[in-house]
Amino acid sequence: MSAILTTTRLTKAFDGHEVVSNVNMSIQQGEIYGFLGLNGAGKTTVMRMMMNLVKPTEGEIEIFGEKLTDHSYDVFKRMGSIIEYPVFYDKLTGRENLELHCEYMGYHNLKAIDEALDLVQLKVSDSKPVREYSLGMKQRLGIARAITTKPELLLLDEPINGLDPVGIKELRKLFKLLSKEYGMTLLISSHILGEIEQFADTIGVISEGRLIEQVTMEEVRGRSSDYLEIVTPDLTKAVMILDSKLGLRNYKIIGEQIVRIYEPGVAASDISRTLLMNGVDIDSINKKTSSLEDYFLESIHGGGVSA
Ligand SMILES: Nc1ncnc2c1ncn2[C@@H]1O[C@H](COP(=O)(O)OP(=O)(O)OP(=O)(O)O)[C@@H](O)[C@H]1O
Repeated sequence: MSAILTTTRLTKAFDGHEVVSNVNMSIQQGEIYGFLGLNGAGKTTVMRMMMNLVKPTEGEIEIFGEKLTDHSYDVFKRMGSIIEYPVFYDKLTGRENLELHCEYMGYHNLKAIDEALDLVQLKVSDSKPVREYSLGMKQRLGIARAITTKPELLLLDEPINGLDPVGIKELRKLFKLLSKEYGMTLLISSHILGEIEQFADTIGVISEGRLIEQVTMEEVRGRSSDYLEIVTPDLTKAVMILDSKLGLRNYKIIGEQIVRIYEPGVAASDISRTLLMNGVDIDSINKKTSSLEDYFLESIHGGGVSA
């Protein structure tokens, strides 16, 4: 695989305040890149810079091997996007909206419009104006518009926002289809970790304008590990006992009542017995596997903070 999009030290400041700082991203051809960050982390600003809607204060963006400039028309022709909510002529039908878009793009291929509508499961012959569409239908029409011109790279900013579970499931299927069957590269932003992990090949985590992680899902899965989680009102004493009586060193304290033990081969029964014998109350002790959520929270908070 080779990189289709890279950013180098990408930075954006508004009124002297940096909202994107030194971002180095690398998106590989054919993958689904999940761009994860809390609200206000800087996702939209990065994606707007990639579409040349906002100028970087510093740094560079390279797409399809070309440095992005105001004159990168050929690059933009090969891209599709929905940045924030898609806007339509709401008195026109979905198909009429797509026809206008293609005309504007100089892309004369009516068959491609029908194909795109079909792909997102909107009826080609629907005479309903867009103003009567549900949010999910509008979102799908936005994607149809973004893919009619058969882009190689598709940027979707929070496409699952506000959708119901059925709508989310359909979009998830569509993302995979576009990537696996049509060979498109997708950059999809979201603040919902549980969603991103279901379709992304690589995840980039942005926090306060900084890309703090870029990792393949394969690596994340490889790093996941089993641990024992003890919830106790006597955390300080529990940790002292684990240390002195059981010689355990590989643990992490989470908040005020939780300690996680990562040592392999240590039995929960031995631990609870030792703690109880030494007068430590235990609310619960459970075997768990670290999830992407733990990983994400650790990336953002530098560890030690529970959700
Ligand atoms: N045009 C602008 N002028 C001033 N500040 C801006 C502008 N655009 C974005 N910001 C600020 O930049 C920060 C990042 O915003 P951005 O929209 O990129 O975040 P986000 O991760 O996409 O969050 P959300 O999902 O809430 O849109 C925010 O603090 C926002 O207020």
